[in-house]
Amino acid sequence: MTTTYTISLLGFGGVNRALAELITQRNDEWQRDFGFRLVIVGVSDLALGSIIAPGGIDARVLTQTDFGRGGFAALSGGSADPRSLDVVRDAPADIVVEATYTDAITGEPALSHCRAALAAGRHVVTTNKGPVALAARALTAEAAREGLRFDYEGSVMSGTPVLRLARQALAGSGITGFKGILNGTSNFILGRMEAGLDFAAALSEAQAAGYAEADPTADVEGHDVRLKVVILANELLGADLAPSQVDCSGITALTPADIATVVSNGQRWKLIGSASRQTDGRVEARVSAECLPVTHPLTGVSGAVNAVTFTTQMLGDVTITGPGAGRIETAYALLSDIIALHRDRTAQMHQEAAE
Ligand SMILES: NC(=O)C1=CN([C@@H]2O[C@H](COP(=O)(O)OP(=O)(O)OC[C@H]3O[C@@H](n4cnc5c(N)ncnc54)[C@H](OP(=O)(O)O)[C@@H]3O)[C@@H](O)[C@H]2O)C=CC1
Ligand SMILES: N[C@@H](CCO)C(=O)O
Repeated sequence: MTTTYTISLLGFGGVNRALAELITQRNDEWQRDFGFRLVIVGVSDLALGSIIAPGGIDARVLTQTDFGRGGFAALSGGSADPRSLDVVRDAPADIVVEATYTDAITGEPALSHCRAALAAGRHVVTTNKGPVALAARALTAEAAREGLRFDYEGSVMSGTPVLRLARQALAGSGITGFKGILNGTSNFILGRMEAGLDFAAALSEAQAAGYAEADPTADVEGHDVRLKVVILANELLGADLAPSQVDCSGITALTPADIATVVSNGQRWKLIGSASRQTDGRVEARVSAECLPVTHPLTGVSGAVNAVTFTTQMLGDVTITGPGAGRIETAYALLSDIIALHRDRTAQMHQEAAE
């Protein structure tokens, strides 16, 4: 039996465009391996406009046409206006895929998109760190009340399954803290500066590769890592941290000379996010650049790769490493959330049939 999930894409930048590309290439494979296909019925983008198409939009047209500003108006059901909340409410999607800009202060517009989607009876999958860091618990509860899912694997370490590893495979291991490299852009920049590039040239390369935020200040000043530390600490350590409670500094104060000096001593600068539960029960978290010795397990993590080491009571340290950014890598995170949703729904249907 094949299930068709209709989806609306909010934001049509690097990540959601990559998901649309995967749909053009892999729907048959997903049908064969998992028993579902994805059909896009709504899209909203600030520059391109919006489309509401209950009968489905050809993902090839979306990914292969060079739409200019307002260009979606040329398509059936299209408009030059982004009308994102109309797309959420009126496009008949089972799942809303939120991949607009991350706003670390208000979480908007993504927070409103997620709330409107859940209120309209739609599951939400997102890579947007804003609503997750600011309101994951509330949104998850809201989804559960409606029998829906709110999933966000891509909000930390892109498609590398860090949240599922910690929640599922490490369940019961007694996680007491974590420490890791959680921003692909800054790790990439530090590596390129070690190779002799200046900061601006290294940042341009990270932007061209699709790693950086729309405003890369978030990457290089540590704000992006701060959101990820909050997401992990709240979810895995039972904390209730707001981003403003986490001390944070980035890599912009490091000069090429600072970087060259430590490399000549066999060390490397890394932007590190960490949190740990204290003996009095409080969770302390911070983000800062640290100079690590060559023997440290995080020192060899290069490029846009991220890694996080969980400290556990049963296993000691457990480290997961993998892509921390990238368009396809992050679209994969959305796919992994949809696969989880599908498996959950299929298991529920079998249980209902057995009762
Ligand atoms: N790229 C990556 O490696 C990763 C990204 N993420 C997160 O995923 C999200 C998407 O990332 P990415 O695709 O790279 O980002 P982009 O900047 O490439 O795309 C974001 C898109 O959202 C659109 N947009 C912004 N506001 C609205 C709105 N109100 N209504 C409709 N569309 C809107 C933008 O429109 P326009 O450009 O036309 O103005 C843009 O096309 C971000 O939150 C990011 O932090 C998470 C993990 C990894
Ligand atoms: N800009 C982010 C994307 C992944 O969240 C990074 O470079 O890590």
